[in-house]
This record gives sequence, structure tokens and C-alpha cells, in this order.
Amino acid sequence: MMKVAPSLLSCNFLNLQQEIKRLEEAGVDYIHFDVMDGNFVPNISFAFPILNQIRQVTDLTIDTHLMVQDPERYIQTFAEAGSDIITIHVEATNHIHRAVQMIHATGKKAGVTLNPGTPIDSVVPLLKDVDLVLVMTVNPGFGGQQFIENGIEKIKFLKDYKEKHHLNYEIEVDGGVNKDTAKTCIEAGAEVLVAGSYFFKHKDLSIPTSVLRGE
Ligand SMILES: O=C(CO)[C@@H](O)[C@H](O)COP(=O)(O)O
Ligand SMILES: [Co+2]
Repeated sequence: MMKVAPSLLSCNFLNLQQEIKRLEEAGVDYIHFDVMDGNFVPNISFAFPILNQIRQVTDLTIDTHLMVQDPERYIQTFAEAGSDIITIHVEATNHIHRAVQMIHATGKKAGVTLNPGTPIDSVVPLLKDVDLVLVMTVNPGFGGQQFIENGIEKIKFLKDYKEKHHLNYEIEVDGGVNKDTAKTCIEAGAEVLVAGSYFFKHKDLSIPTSVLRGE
């Protein structure tokens, strides 16, 4: 069954608690929490104090996407703030394998992600050690961008590799996901769809939840 992970970047920040409640009522699977540091990506979003407050009001899985240079510096803090999954970029550290080990040492699930310009080979040595692989289908830093097609081949590769080697990671896609691009991602083998602008433009959030699940 497809999982849906709305990105809070596109929600109404003035009513955050209400937005979390709407997500719960819509039956989403994960809350996707985008952290941007103004260094790894050219934008700044939000971080632990907000994550910690969200943790106080929901039991939904918090899927933290760290768009942060040298994420090792913040893994412990994001774990303590209440993340369930911590996903880091292969481009953001010289020691991605150690960083994955650090995430697991906190007791949280570890994800790795790669930009549209990064070859899939860069994550292959990590695949047996991670819980999730996030394929970026936009250049990270902003919501509302257009889907970049080269992610589809990466999703297919990850699906085949997972089956061939009997691995357990989830295949997640992030960026420009809407009704149409979701279909292509699902056909290619995606298992978790992140969606921000498409998702929150709906008044009734159960609609994009069902559409993205392919129901
Ligand atoms: O990580 C990111 C952007 O860097 C995403 O999670 C976006 O927030 C998704 O937004 P849409 O492309 O769905 O509007
Ligand atoms: Co994201």
C-alpha cells in the first residue's frame, strides 16, 4: 500500500496544530519535515523547536528531511526532538556511512537521499544499511517546483536492487509530486510519496491522500 507524506513546508504555519489535526483526520502516513540550513540549500526553513512542539501533539511518524551541510552535527538533536526517520543527503557529508550509523545509534530509522544531479551509484554502498532511500525529483530548497524526470530511472533501479538483494528500505520520492507525476512514480516502484504544494492546495486533505495512494 502506498504511503503519503505531506510536506509541512506548504501548510499554514499560523495554524500548525490545526494543520496536524487535519493530516491525522485525512489518514496520512508520515509528516514530512523539511529542514533547510541556507548553506546546503539556498533557503532556510524550520528546525528542532518546531519539531519538538509537533511531537507533543501527534503520534504520526515524523519523517525528517535534513537539507543541511554536515548533518552529523544535528542528528542527536533531531532524534531527541522527536523524529522517527532521519534522512540525510549523500552530497552533504564526507562520511555518509558513519552518519547513517550515528542515526541508528539514536534508535531512529535512517534514510539517505540524493539530488537530481547525483548518480544513483552514490547510494548503492549504503543500501543494505538504510531504512529508506529518498529520490529527489527537484533540486532541494523550495516547494512548488516542477518534477524532474530523471528520478524515475533511479526509482526503477532501487526497486530492482531491493528485490534482487532481498532488502527492506522504503523507496520515497520528493519534489513536484502531483496527481500525474505520482502515477509515474508508483508505476516505477515508489512506496512513499512526499507532496507539499499539490497536497495542501486542497481544502479536504482526504482527497489528495486518496489520489496519491492511487485509490
Ligand atoms: O524537500 C523538499 C524541497 O526541497 C520538498 O519536501 C518540498 O517541500 C516538496 O514540495 P512540492 O514540490 O511537493 O511542492
Ligand atoms: Co523534502
